[in-house]
Amino acid sequence: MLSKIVKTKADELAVFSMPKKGEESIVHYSLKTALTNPNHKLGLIAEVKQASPSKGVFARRIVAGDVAEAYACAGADAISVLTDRTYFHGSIENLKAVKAKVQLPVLRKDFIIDKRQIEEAARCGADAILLIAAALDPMELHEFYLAAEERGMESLVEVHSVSELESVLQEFTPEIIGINNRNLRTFETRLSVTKEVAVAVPKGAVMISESGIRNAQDICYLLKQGAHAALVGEALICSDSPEEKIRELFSGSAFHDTSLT
Ligand SMILES: O=P(O)(O)OC[C@@H](O)[C@@H](O)c1c[nH]c2ccccc12
Repeated sequence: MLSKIVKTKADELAVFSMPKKGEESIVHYSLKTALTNPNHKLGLIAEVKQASPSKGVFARRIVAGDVAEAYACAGADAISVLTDRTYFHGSIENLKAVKAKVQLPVLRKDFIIDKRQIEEAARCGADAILLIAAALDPMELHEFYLAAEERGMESLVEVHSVSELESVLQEFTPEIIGINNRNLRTFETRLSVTKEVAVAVPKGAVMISESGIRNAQDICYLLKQGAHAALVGEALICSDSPEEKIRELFSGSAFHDTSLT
C-alpha cells in the first residue's frame, strides 16, 4: 500500500499518500468517507462548472478556488472540478486552485481515456477521478480504477443505464457508483434514470445521482431512490448565492444538517 491514514485539522479521515521522488506530499480526503457521513441522509458534491456543451457558458469569469470555498462554507461534502477545456471551459489549473483552497475531497471531472490523465490528476492533487463506463471498456475501466487506487485516489464510476452497470459489474465492483441522469449523446436529462439504475447498484456501494438536480423536490426524490449523494453543477453556479441555493435544495427535510458535522 502506498498510503497510510492520518487525522487532519478538519478531523476527517484523510489519506496521506506517499510522495513519489521529487513530488510534494499531498493530504487526500476520502470521497467515500465524506459521502457516507452518518449525520447526513444525503451528501452533496458541488461542481465547479463554467460551461456545458448543451447550454453554453454559465459563468464567464470565475475564480475556481473562491467558488469552491463558497460551496465548502455552504456545507458541500465534496467538490467536483471540470478540467475539460473543449466542452466545459475547465482547466487543470482550476483543479489545483480548488485543492489549495478547500479541505474536502476534490474530484477531477473529465473524459479520462488515457492513463497519463490519471498521473496528471494525481500530480495536481485530485482525491478522486471520474471514470465513465460509456467511454472505456470494462477491462480498461478496471485497470484505470486500480491505477488510480495505486496513486491514492478513489474513482467515481459513472453509468447511465442498467446494462452499462451490469457490464462493469461482470468485471469488478466499484465502491462509488455515479448514475448520470443525462445521456451524454443526446443531453436528455431525466431524474428517473436514477430510479431505473438504482435497483442494480450493489449493496455496500456508495450511490451518487448526477445531473439535472435543481430543487428540494428533486433531492427528496433521490433520497427515496436510496441515493447517498447528489452531484449538482448548473443549479449552483447559476444561483446568486450558493449558500441560499444549498439551503433551498436541502430544505425538504433536516437531512443536511451542517451543524452536526
Ligand atoms: O450541471 P448539472 O446538470 O447539475 O450536472 C452536473 C454533472 O453531473 C455533469 O456536469 C456531468 C455528469 N457526468 C459528466 C461527465 C462529463 C462531464 C460532465 C458531467
